[in-house]
Formats: sequence, structure tokens, C-alpha cells
Amino acid sequence: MGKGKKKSKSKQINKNTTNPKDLKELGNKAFLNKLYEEAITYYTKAIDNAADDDEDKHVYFSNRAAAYFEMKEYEKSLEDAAKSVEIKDDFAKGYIRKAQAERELLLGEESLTSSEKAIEIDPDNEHARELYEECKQEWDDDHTVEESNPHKQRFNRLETWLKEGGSKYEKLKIRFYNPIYRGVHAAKKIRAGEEILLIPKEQIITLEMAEESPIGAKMMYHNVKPKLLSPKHGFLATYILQERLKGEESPFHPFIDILPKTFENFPIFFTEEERAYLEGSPFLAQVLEKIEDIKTDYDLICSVVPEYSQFTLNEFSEIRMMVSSRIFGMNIDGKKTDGFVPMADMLNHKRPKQTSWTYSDEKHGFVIEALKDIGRNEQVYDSYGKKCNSRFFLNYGFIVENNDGNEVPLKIYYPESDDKKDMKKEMIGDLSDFKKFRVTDNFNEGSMHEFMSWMRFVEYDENITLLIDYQARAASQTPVNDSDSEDGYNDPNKGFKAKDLPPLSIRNEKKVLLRMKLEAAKVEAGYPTTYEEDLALLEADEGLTFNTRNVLLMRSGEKKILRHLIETADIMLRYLDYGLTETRKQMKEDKLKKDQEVYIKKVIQPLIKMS
Ligand SMILES: C[S@@+](CC[C@H](N)C(=O)[O-])C[C@H]1O[C@@H](n2cnc3c(N)ncnc32)[C@H](O)[C@@H]1O
Repeated sequence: MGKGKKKSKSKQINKNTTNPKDLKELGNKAFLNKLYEEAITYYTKAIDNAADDDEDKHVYFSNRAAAYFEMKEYEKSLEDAAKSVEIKDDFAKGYIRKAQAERELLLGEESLTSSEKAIEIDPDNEHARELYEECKQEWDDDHTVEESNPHKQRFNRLETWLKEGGSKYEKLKIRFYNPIYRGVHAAKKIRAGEEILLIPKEQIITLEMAEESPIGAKMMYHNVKPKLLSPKHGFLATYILQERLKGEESPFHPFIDILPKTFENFPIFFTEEERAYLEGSPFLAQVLEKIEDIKTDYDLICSVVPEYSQFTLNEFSEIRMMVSSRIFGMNIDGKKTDGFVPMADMLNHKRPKQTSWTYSDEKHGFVIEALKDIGRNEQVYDSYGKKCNSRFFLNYGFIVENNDGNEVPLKIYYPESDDKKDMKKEMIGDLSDFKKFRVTDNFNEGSMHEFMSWMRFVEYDENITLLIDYQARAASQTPVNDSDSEDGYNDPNKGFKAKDLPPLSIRNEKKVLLRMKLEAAKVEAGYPTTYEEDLALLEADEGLTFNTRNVLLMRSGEKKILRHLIETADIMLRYLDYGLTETRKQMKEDKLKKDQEVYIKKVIQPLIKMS
């Protein structure tokens, strides 16, 4: 390419020149000014006018390759770069341009060879070396699993099927991290707002298809749907089980063939030894409940459709979990449905949201759009949402480290000694003895406000008229969502939900904090190991498997929340004994977490002022 000092020379060149070298200079000048089309015109004229023995002919092609590259016309760029090295086969720059164009055209192997050739010719060429290293890294990362691996071959067949069926995802590629764990990466730089995937409706498996399948239709006939605990999962699992039996006869065979075949990472399939790691964790009950729920659904289906027993409970359970880890909820042609979307289901989870998906009636397919720029080779994620690790673990078989969506279930009963509990139950129109919460380690969250409000309610043993006043106020002030209401306000009995109670008194708040500490400590005491011991086990990482490590991450996450509740209760109980000035002074001295500071300002200080 023309260097700076040549620029001034080209200024004097007549634009109508026919001299190839001058035309090349004019082309270079246009190129430097980013006038690529103009540059191409000059280089083309240089090529056309060049004599057979023109010693610069390979440069004209190579420069035009560079201009085409800038215009993202990679095929033309490759053609010119190839021509340039055909003319002069020891031209390193030509090989660099060839490698660059090949890389953009996703010809990984070719770009590796071309960049290697450029280094061979010019070992000191930094640019060639850099390019080669990038191409090599990309190639290695794209080929952790050999082409001959059956998993890889199945995937190649899926891609052929998808593309022949009209799916479009030119900027995406699949990477295998191991034969069974895969993810989607950017094959090229992706810009925010770009549509990166389109899967036509015909390649989507929907709930309706499952309901119309031979066994699905029988299930519908026997009215199983409303009785199933997880109807959509049950029907979609049934569809996959049937199609799997058809083998290559199934129109969805290429998709069904790439679905996971092992499910050991899902807690419901843990061995006794792995399950022992869950001792004391409230999560264990969720795992057992899930096993029971799946069995209940399976037994129900078998009882009305006897041929269902051709599938074992274990097969049903596996596919049922596979469904929950890959299902999409969509609206197709105005109808809400659920289903499998090949390729879209290959995106792994990460927050914050980097892509967004929807079914587009207009495009007649499922589309994914990038919300941010995504660099070449970066992994492309889908956010499965802010969820507690118990949900990720149970339904998807993985754990998010440092997850800010973690929760611990707590059941809070009215105290045995509460002689006003019947009145309270009536007041809120809920006769149950307890309420279930999922507490978090952030008192600023809405769910924690509800929790604290309920604690205040059940622990309140002072002047009951105060609660009655809240009920009356809530009933008269809460606008309804409910369209049945004529005056736009709630039914008086529905107004008070015990979830919007502000701090009531220092005495009540102290009882709340003590109770919170007690409940958290009760759960904590159920684990055979402490939080610190779990952290040490994770740190040492000796003999941990993927699953046992996940359990440790899971249960230590629960303990972290419990610790926060206990620690916050201790701090707040101390603050409730201070005067207002002292709270301010102490806040400066204590190392408080953000939510604890807010709690002091919003709860403790107003209570002290009130007293
Ligand atoms: C919708 S699929 C994604 C594609 C999947 N990786 C595959 O190879 O088929 C969901 C499954 O991917 C895995 N997965 C997704 N996100 C993950 C993450 N952030 N960490 C670990 N595993 C993840 C889990 O096994 C999960 O059940």
C-alpha cells in the first residue's frame, strides 16, 4: 500500500492516466481516503492496462483485494488475493490478504495455511505472525472435538438440515467444550441490533404437535392435561420419546439426535453419595419433590394410556428434565405455546442479557437479536433470567457462581403463643398457619420487604387496632387490578395482604429480628458443615466432581444468605438500642453492607424517632 511520502507524488498524477503504476498510486490515494470504490476502479484499470511482464501486477491485485476487504466483499477479496500469489508465489502480503479474506469467509483451515505461508516467506513479518496466531487459536478452539467424533458429526447433520430448511445464522458457530457440552460463539463480529438467528416455524416442535402425536392425542382424549403437574413438559417429553423411536424416519431426527444423552448433572439423578452432600439443605426436599412429581405424572399417563409403559420411568424422567432445560415459551400466530427451537436452544446462560428472542409472525420464525456488540469468537449467551441456584440446579443441572439471585426457602408460622392469630388470619383472608418465603441476602429487595412485613404481622402482639387501621387504609387505598370491582377499589377483606406493613414499634421490630435470627440459625444448624468449611472445601478442590462442586456452591450460597440474616439481625438489634445520634456515629464506624445501611435509615432511625 502507498506510504505517506508517495502521497505527494500521486497528487500530480493526471486522473486520466493509463499508466498502471500511476493508476495504482491513484488507487492508493483513494484507499487512504477510504474511497474504496474509487480505489477499486483505479486498481482495475491498472490491472487491465498492465503488460504481461509488469513486475507490479501482483500488487494491483493485492491492493484491490484490500479494497474489496474493506467493502466487506470477501469473496472478491479472496479471488484477488489468490490471483496476486498466483502471479508471485513468494509475496507474503498477498498471503496475508488471502488469509484475512478466508477468515471472514469462515474458511478456517485455509486461512491457517495462508497465514502460515506468509510467515514462511517473511519470518519477521509481525502482522503475518499475529494473524497466524489468531487463526491458530481460533482453529484450536473450534476443534476441541475432532470432526470424526460422532457427536460432532451429528451436529454437522443438524446444521445441514437447519440450513436446508431455511434457518439462518451466518454469524454464529457452535463450539464443543467437550463432546457433550456445547455453546454458541460469534463467527464474526456482531453489532447491537443485528438479527443473528432465524429458525422457521417448520423447524420448531410445538406443544400442539405433541398434543396431536399418536400418544399425545390419547392423553388429550383421556383428559390428562389438566391433571398433570407439569402438562407442557409431560407432553413435549412424550413427543420426543415417540420421535426418538422412529429414528431416521422422524422429520426431526437431526435435532433429536443432538439432544443430550446423559443427565447425571441433574440433581434428581444424583447418586446416593452425591445426594449426601445435600444433607441439611432445603434443596434436598425440592429434589425429592421433583422426583415424586415426575413419577406422579408418569403413573398418571400410564394409567390411562397403557402403551406408555413402553417408556420407562427413567427414560421419561430424563427427557422430562431435558425438556425443562431447553423449552421456550412463545406466541405463534397469536397463540401462546411452548416448544423446542433447534440451535436457539444451544445458547448457554449468562446475565446480564446480551440477546433477546421472540417468535415473529411476520418473519414466520423464531428470531434472536443481539442487544450488544459481540466480538468475534466470543460466546453468545441467552439470559435464562435472574434465578436462584436451586432453580438452575434442579431444572438445568448447573450452578451460577456468585449468583445474586440466590434464595433460601423459609416457612414462617404464627407463634404458638399468639392469641390473636385467628383474628389475624381472618383479617388477611388466609387461614393457613404459615407462609412460605424465599429469603435473599438483600434487604432492599421487594421479596425481603414482604418477608419483613409478614414477620411484623405474625410477631405483633400489641394494640391490634393498629393492624385493623392498616387493613382499613389498605382496603380503601389499594386500586384494584381486578376488573370485577365496580368502584375501582378492593374488597375490604382483600385490602390487607400483610405484605406492606411498615415497621410498627421498636418492640415489634426486635421480636422480628430475633425471630429471623432464630429461623435462619435453625436452618443453618441442620447442615453438617459450616459456611467456612464449605468455602475451604471449594478452595482446596480435592476430589470434587462437577456435581459435588456444584452442591458445595449451592449449599454455601444458601449459608451465605442465612449468615447475612443472622448478622443483620445482630447488628439491627444493637442499633435499636442506640439513640439517633449514636446510630449516625456507629454507621460511620461499622462496616455495613448497602442494604444494612438502608435498613438503618428506613427502619431503625424512623422507629427511634417515633419512640
Ligand atoms: C439450553 S441448553 C444450552 C446448550 C447446551 N450447553 C448443550 O450443549 O446442548 C441448557 C443446558 O446447557 C448447560 N448450561 C447452560 N448455561 C450454562 C452455564 N452458564 N453454566 C453451565 N452450564 C450451562 C446446562 O447443562 C443446561 O442444562
